[in-house]
Amino acid sequence: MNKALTVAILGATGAVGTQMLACLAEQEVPVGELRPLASARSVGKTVVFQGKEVAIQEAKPEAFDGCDLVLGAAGDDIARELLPEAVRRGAVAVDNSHAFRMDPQVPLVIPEINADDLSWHQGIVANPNCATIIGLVPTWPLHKLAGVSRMIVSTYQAASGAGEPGMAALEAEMKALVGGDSMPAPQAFAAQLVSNLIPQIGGEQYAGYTSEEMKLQDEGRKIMHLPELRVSCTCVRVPVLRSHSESVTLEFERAVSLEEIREALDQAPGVKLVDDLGAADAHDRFPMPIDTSDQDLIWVGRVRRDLSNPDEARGVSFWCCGDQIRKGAATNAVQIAKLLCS
Ligand SMILES: NC(=O)C1=CN([C@@H]2O[C@H](COP(=O)(O)OP(=O)(O)OC[C@H]3O[C@@H](n4cnc5c(N)ncnc54)[C@H](OP(=O)(O)O)[C@@H]3O)[C@@H](O)[C@H]2O)C=CC1
Ligand SMILES: N[C@@H](CC(=O)OP(=O)(O)O)C(=O)O
Repeated sequence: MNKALTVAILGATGAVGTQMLACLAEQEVPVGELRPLASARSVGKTVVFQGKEVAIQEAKPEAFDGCDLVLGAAGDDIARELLPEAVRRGAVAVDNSHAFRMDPQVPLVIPEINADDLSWHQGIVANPNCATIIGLVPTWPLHKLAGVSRMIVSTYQAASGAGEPGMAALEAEMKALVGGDSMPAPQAFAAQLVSNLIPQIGGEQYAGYTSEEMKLQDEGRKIMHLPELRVSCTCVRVPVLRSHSESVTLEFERAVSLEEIREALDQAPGVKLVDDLGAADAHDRFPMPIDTSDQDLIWVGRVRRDLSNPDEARGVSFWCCGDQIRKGAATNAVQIAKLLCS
């Protein structure tokens, strides 16, 4: 990638958009001109990119004139309204919202799994749901090893999964708790999050499952090209500021040893195997969100047999953690952008 690109970030002031600024620099995308776009509320503010302040512009169709690449980091409605306008003006768009993910004309891509799907894009590529990316990056090498037929997953999702408002809500509640002040009324979440867990992310979508829970099935089937994959997922919001965690149980088509599983995880791109339950210095010997925040790998540990599987050799359980603003959103999107623009 040699040509200097004109790059717009739609939603440049939010949790994902701000991270994209850092990821563009870290992944050495040759940005000639950066256009940070946000709502009219943000006009007059600036973002800092490569040490320089850049003025935020209002997101409207003309803002995409002359753009090569648009990184979408706003909500579904804004993405639906504006990204087709960007593509009409000649840009390619990588979008983080849910708007286009299940559109059969739009590839849904985790580069470690299905980069080949980029070959059929028509201007827009979708970035998957954050919990889906974090669960699938370590599942994919095990699928290649023994064929995954069933996934049972529980997620432990950080407050910042709900963007800047989610992070601000948890910080305000932590401050009130420590200061002995009255709790602010819940705004970003259905209930107080500090000292609590909330087993509801998204609205009810299907048979008692929430929309967030169904994403792992629907998006996972599309990304891994496994239309029959059986998935049951429970998503829980936890009082952690950043980095999602997941408990994953897989059932395989073929028997496979724990050694082979560990070897496959150890070699897998995007994965760091951190698995020593008995270590004297337990810290960092199993993945924890405090250690996986602000870095790009999915850490995997607690690898063990699924004792509930009647054929033990066809089952495994593991625990994984990853930064959902980075690999679950901005890092993955910039990786896709680099492949598209190379
Ligand atoms: N947070 C996360 O962990 C993840 C988020 N995502 C997805 O990424 C997207 C962004 O999420 P996140 O960063 O968390 O959200 P935030 O709430 O932190 O940021 C939202 C962004 O959208 C902008 N925006 C709001 N209204 C408009 C508008 N009318 N026109 C243009 N821009 C507007 C905001 O600008 P302003 O400041 O001006 O209001 C802000 O830049 C969402 O689709 C989300 O589902 C995906 C994976 C993980
Ligand atoms: N909903 C996720 C983050 C997210 O924005 O996902 P999606 O892009 O699929 O709406 C969370 O709250 O942790």
